[in-house]
Amino acid sequence: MIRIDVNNDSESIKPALKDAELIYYPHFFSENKADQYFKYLLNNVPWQQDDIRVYGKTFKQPRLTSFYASNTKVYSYSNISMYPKKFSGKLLEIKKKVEKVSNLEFTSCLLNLYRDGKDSNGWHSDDEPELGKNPVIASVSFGEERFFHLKHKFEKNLRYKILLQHGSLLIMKGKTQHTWLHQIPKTSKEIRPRINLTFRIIN
Ligand SMILES: O=C(O)CCC(=O)C(=O)O
Ligand SMILES: [Fe+2]
Repeated sequence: MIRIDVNNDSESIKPALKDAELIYYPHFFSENKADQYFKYLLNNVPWQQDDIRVYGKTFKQPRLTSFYASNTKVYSYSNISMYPKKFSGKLLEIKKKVEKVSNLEFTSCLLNLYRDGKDSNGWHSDDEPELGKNPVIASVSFGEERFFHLKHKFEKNLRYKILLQHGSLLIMKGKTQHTWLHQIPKTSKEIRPRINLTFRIIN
């Protein structure tokens, strides 16, 4: 008998990476739910494009973002301070499902909208002081698939990449943010938009 599971939310892959702990759930949301969430978030989130300062020069951030939280804690990175909006509706629904599988309560969510292949997210770690030691980051993807690259901070030959699929969840924990960098590179392919949600705990 052939059985096709479109919503096997517990199927997971744990890549064996030195000094990192990753768990990838390729079909965390069913195709149908993922389609609904993608459309909803694209049209209802107040997306903004911030300026970032790199080496004294100002650039437009190469993607749109938005920030939500259950507390009032501001999130600061790359000279940007983001003031939270309250979780509600479908975003709260997504948060609850992510919390159930990770056994954690997230306070905050940074949302990214990559409008096309020219939008990107440069090499960084999510290691801001307000995230604390060994932070857990739960990253949900909807829309176009994009490659997520990782490279070790100290052992330059250690690299890894995952194609983050529509409706997937990637959990990063343990020492990952202290020992690895990650990025979403640009692509020259003609592609549709992608939305990514990174749930975090900010106290
Ligand atoms: O878009 C992604 O998958 C990664 C987003 C990310 O690294 C971040 O927002 O810190
Ligand atoms: Fe990140």
